[in-house]
Amino acid sequence: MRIDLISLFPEFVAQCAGFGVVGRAQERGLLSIHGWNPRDHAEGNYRRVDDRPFGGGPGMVMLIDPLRAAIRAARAADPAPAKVVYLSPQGRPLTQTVVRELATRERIILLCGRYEGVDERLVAAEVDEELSIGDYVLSGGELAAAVVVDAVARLQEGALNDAESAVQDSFEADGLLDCPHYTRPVEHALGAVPEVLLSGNHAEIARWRRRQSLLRTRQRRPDLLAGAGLTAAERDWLDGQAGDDPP
Ligand SMILES: CN1CCN(c2ccccc2CNc2ccc(C(N)=O)cn2)CC1
Repeated sequence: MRIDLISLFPEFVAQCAGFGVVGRAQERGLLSIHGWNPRDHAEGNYRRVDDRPFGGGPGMVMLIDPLRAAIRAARAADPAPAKVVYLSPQGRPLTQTVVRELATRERIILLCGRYEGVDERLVAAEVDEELSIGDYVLSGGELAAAVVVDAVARLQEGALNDAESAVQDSFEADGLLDCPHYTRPVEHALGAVPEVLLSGNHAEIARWRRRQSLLRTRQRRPDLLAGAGLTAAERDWLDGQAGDDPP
C-alpha cells in the first residue's frame, strides 16, 4: 500500500510512522509513505500557502493552488489510482470498519489541514472523502493522518506476526471492547490472576474472555452492543448479569 501525505509538515507523520509495527511494515515493503509539502508548490517569493478568510474572522485559510499542485504531484508519482482523504472535525467518524475498507486500497492520499482549514473549493474539487478521528479539534490534520496510517498499516498482510495477530483485537474480531489481560506474576500485592486463565482449558478461557468483553462493553460502551452480533445465548447470559459491579 502506498500512502501520500499532503502536509506543511510531512516529516512529522513520516516520523510517527517510523516506529514499531508501522516501521516494520515499511521495512517489509508492505507500506510506503511519501510526503508532499504544498509550500514547495507555492508561487511567488513568499511562497504563500495561506491567506486571510473572506468574510473576516480569525486565522487564515489554506490556499487552493499550492494544495492542488501538491495533490497533482502525488497522483503523478504512481500510476495506481488514489482516493484523496481529508482529515477534519467535519468528517465521517473513523471506525475499524472504515479502517478495514481503507486498508484494502492500493493507494490513499491524506490531506492534512492547518490554520482554520482549507478553501472549500479545493475540498469540493479534490477530496473524495472527509474523515474525523473523533469529536475534538487538533491544531493540524497530521496527528489524525498518523492515526490512519497506523490503523491501516497493521492490517496489511504480513505486518503483524502471529503473536501480535490483529484478529484477537476485539474491534477487529467482534466490535466489542477488549477483555482484561494479565501476565506474570500470578500473585501480586495488586491482586491475583483470575484462576480460569491458569487452567489451560482453552474453551473455558475463550468463554471467560468473551464474557468479560460483553460485560465491559455493556458497562462502558453500551452503544456498541447492538452492532456486535451477540448470540441469543450471550444476550440471555448478559441480561442475567448484575449491571453494577465494574467488570
Ligand atoms: C484551530 N484549527 C486547526 C485546524 N482545524 C482543521 C480544520 C479543517 C480541517 C483540518 C483541521 C486540522 N485539525 C483537525 C483535523 C482533524 C481532526 C479530527 N477530529 O479528525 C481534528 N482537528 C480546525 C481548528
